[in-house]
Amino acid sequence: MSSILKLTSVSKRYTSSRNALHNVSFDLQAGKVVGLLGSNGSGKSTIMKMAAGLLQPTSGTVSVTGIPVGTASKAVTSFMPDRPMTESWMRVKDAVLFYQDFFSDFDKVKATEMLRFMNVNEDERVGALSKGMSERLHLSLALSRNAKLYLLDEPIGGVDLVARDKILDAILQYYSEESCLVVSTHLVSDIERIFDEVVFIRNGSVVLHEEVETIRMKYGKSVEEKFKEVYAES
Ligand SMILES: Nc1ncnc2c1ncn2[C@@H]1O[C@H](COP(=O)(O)OP(=O)(O)OP(=O)(O)O)[C@@H](O)[C@H]1O
Repeated sequence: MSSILKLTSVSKRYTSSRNALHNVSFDLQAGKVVGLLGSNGSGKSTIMKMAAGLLQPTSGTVSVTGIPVGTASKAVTSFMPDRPMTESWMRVKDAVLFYQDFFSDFDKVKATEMLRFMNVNEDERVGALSKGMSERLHLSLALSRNAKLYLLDEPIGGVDLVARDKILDAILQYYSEESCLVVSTHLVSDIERIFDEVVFIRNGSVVLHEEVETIRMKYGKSVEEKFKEVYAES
């Protein structure tokens, strides 16, 4: 198996005196869909932004496909941030062309297919999309790159319950086994079925990193049950 995202003794301190991350280490492999789970403020977005090269660790190292995060790693990392990088005046089809111009690994055919699957109309204005539809668009754009590392930060917070299943199906269908897909969320029960492994973050530290199958076999629990148990301890 090849390492895709590796954090070694990573700490992050913003301006305040408290560390947002303390000594975080984990190694995520190709072929895995990984849940980065934690309550509000636990440090999930900080990890995602560091992996995407948008934030520097205060100490420790972050590498993607074995290379330190930088220009080369950004070329193989597809990040779906909580704030979109499209403009509200664009139509959906303009947003697709924008991504195609911006990213050399963008697959327009895949994007068109995925938007159709997601019921997103290509003639709609981006600014007129509901929160859930906007998430479907940005997820489709992020997954249509042929990247090694996909980082989806809270991808389905605005999507209604029925649509969630459809979107999770799309993630599984369009995800490639040569890559690693990291999804940060606190909606554990809704998303856990797509995870191969999970990393629990609490107060900036990793408190559990296990295969989902191991959690089921070793503890006899679902990810949500284990999550509630771990977080009840704090
Ligand atoms: N730009 C910033 N400046 C100062 N502190 C920050 C900044 N961004 C995050 N923090 C702090 O770092 C800690 C971790 O925040 P982070 O956004 O990574 O958590 P999160 O797990 O993604 O939370 P949520 O689920 O609410 O999005 C929090 O205490 C937060 O207040």
